[in-house]
Amino acid sequence: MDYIVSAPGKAILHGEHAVVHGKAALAVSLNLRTYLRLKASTTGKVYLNLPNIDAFLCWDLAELKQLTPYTCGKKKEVKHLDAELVRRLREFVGVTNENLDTCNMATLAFLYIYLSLFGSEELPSLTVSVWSELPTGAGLGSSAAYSVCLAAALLCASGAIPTPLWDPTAGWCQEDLELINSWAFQGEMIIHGNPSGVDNAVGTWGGMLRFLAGKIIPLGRVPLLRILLTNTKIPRSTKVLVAGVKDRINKFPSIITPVLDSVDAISCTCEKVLSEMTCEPITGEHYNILEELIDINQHHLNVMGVGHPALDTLCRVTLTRGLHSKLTGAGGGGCGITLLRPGNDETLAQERSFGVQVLLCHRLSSPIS
Ligand SMILES: Nc1ncnc2c1ncn2[C@@H]1O[C@H](COP(=O)(O)OP(=O)(O)OP(=O)(O)O)[C@@H](O)[C@H]1O
Ligand SMILES: C[C@@](O)(CCO)CC(=O)[O-]
Ligand SMILES: [Mg+2]
Repeated sequence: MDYIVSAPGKAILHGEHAVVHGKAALAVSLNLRTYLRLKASTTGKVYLNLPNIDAFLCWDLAELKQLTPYTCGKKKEVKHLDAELVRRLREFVGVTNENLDTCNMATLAFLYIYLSLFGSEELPSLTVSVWSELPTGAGLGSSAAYSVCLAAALLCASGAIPTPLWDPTAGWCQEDLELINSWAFQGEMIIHGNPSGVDNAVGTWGGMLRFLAGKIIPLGRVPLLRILLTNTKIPRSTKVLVAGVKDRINKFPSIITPVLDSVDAISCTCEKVLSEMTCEPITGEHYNILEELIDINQHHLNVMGVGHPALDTLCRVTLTRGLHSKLTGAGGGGCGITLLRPGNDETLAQERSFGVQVLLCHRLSSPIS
């Protein structure tokens, strides 16, 4: 057994944070991917190599076996975390509530899925290596792409879904993808605390989609949009930011709830404009509306408390060129998106004050493979 799986990152156009509270989000997959190689061995050990975060871990099967009595080797779709297994793993890895260490979170997610899927059987010796083109913790769904790869590779290893090598052209059926998505959601719950599921849905299915209250609606027809991605390189944690928004809602429910409703309306209006752009000639007015929606949403995200001075700078600098930007993903730093108009000079993207990469939304990257 030796195979590679990969999953794309994502950019959220509208709806981050509001989607955690049951509102709509629009998200698109990126042509930046995370890759996982899984190799079976006979070493009596499990190796986890995570070069992006400089973590190289190894456990004896005997010590991992001691963590399993409460697990039952479920290979079906799952909705909730096994609290007892999480407690044991946190103790084993040495994680406290305040400890949001990158390596600990990645380790917990791996061990949780591995032990849940193999807990009732002989634990297999494996070497799992994960590497990514995505920046870690920058709003582009690195945790979801990581979780989707773990879920797909370990479900294959457990025999719950077919191994891609058996028929590389076939891909997985809808039922297999739903299983992968549900286990990736478990990984996200460990890394994020309270994820909506939008990021792992994009990592699993790819393309552009609307996500609403756990429902995934693929958007088949979308216009060509050029989006500039800028990484502020300000580190932040999605878990902390999501918890901060919840605190603010609890503190000022009558003030923040209408903001979430407004973000929901922004996602719906944006989807309507995008759909109009596919069936009528694209005009400057379409772009005017998309830009205004970006500005309004960025203000809302600041009101939710997930802005950052570096993101303000991005908005200000791009506006001097007549371009409109907002944060993407959890905010608090990380990446911003800037909508480019068809006439914008390509060299804009090369300027130091601007971003790192131009992406074409309609060149949708493929799903988990
Ligand atoms: N390539 C990777 N190798 C190991 N761990 C990773 C990798 N990519 C992501 N992770 C895990 O995901 C965590 C980052 O997740 P986080 O949700 O905070 O950011 P993100 O997913 O990049 O952004 P967002 O959730 O806003 O889209 C890291 O701390 C690490 O635990
Ligand atoms: C901030 C958030 O809305 C998006 C993170 O990419 C969190 C989530 O939906 O799980
Ligand atoms: Mg994440």
